[in-house]
Amino acid sequence: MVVCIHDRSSIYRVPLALEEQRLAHFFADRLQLQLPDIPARQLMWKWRQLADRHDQMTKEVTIALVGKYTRLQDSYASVIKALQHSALNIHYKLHLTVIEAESLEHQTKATDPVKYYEAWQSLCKAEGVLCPGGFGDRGVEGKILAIEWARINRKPFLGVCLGMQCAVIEFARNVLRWDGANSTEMNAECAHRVVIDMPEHHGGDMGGTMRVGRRTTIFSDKYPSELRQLYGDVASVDERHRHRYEVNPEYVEAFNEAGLRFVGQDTDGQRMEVMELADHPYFVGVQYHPEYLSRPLKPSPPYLGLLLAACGKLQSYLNRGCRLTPREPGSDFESSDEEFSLIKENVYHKVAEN
Ligand SMILES: NC(=O)CC[C@H](N)C(=O)O
Repeated sequence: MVVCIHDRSSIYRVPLALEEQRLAHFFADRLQLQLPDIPARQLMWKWRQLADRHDQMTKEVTIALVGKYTRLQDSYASVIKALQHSALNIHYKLHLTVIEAESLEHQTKATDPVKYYEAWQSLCKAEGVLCPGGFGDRGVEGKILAIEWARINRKPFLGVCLGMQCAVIEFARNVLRWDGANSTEMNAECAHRVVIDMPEHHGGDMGGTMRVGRRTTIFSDKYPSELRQLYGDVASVDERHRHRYEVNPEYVEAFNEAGLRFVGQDTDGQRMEVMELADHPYFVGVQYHPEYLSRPLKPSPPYLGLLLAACGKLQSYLNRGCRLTPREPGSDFESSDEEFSLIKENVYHKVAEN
C-alpha cells in the first residue's frame, strides 16, 4: 500500500488525509483487529472542526515565554504545544515571543544594552507571560524580574514548576520584604529559604532523586480558585511532576495572609501544588507540569486560563460555567453552539490518561 500525504495547511490535516486513504481500515484488516468503529466518527468530526478552526484564525495573542534554554526551542516543545492547543481552542493564533531570562537582568544593561532593551520591549508587548520549568540558577533573577513586572502590571501569568518557585521568591522579596529570600537550589545559605529541598532529593546513591510522575492535587476549600473552576470545579486533579524542590511549608501561612494563596496541596496536605494571587486577572503557579497532559482536543486548564486571560475573556468564560460565548453579532468567538459544548466537554476536567 502506498500512502500519499502532500503538504497540508497544518499538521492537524494529516490525520484527515490518512483517513481519506482509509489507513486505519487497512491496518485493522491486515492485523485482524476486531475494532467496532474505525475511526471513531465523533473523534474525526471533532478533529475536522479543529483543523478548520486552525485555518480560519484571524486574531493573534502574544505570549512571552521567559526561559533559559531558548537556543534549543525543542526544550520547551510540550509547553509550546500546550499554548498552541489552548490558543486554537479559543480561536486565536498564538504569537509566541521567546525571551532569554538573562537578557532581562540588570547586568545585561551594562554588557549588552540592545539585548536588554529588546528583551524588555518584547516582555512589555506581551499580553501574557509564561515562566516554564528549569534547573540551576542561570536566568532565575531575570525570571523573577519578569514575574514582578507581570504582578505589578496585572499581566496574566502562569508559572510552571521553577516558574512557580520564582513567583514565590518574587513575592517574598518584593511584597513581604524578606530580603535575600531564595530557593536552596540557588543559594543554600540564603536569609529566607522559601523554596527548599525535598527529602526525595537525598535518596542515597541509587539515583531517583526527583519527585516524578502522576500525582493527585487536592483543592483546598479555604480560598476561591480560578484554576479549580477552569478544571471544572473538581475536588482534585492528577497531573505529572518532575522536581526536587518545594515551597517551604513553614512560610505558607504568611504567604496566604498576604494574598498569595496556596489553593492546592498534595494528598498529605504538606506539599504546595497550586498558588494564585488574589486580586489579579490571572496569576497562577503550579508545581506540576500541566503541559504533559495537554492535547489538541483537550487543552490544559492552566494554559487555557492564561490564554483566555491574555485575550480578556477569562471572566466571561468562568461566568458562563466554562463555556465560550454563543454566536451573537459581534461575538469574538465565531463558533456554533455545538462547538461550545464540544470545547467544554474537551477541556480537561479530570485526567483520564497518562
Ligand atoms: N522541573 C522543574 O522546573 C524543576 C524545578 C526545580 N529546579 C526543582 O527541581 O524543583
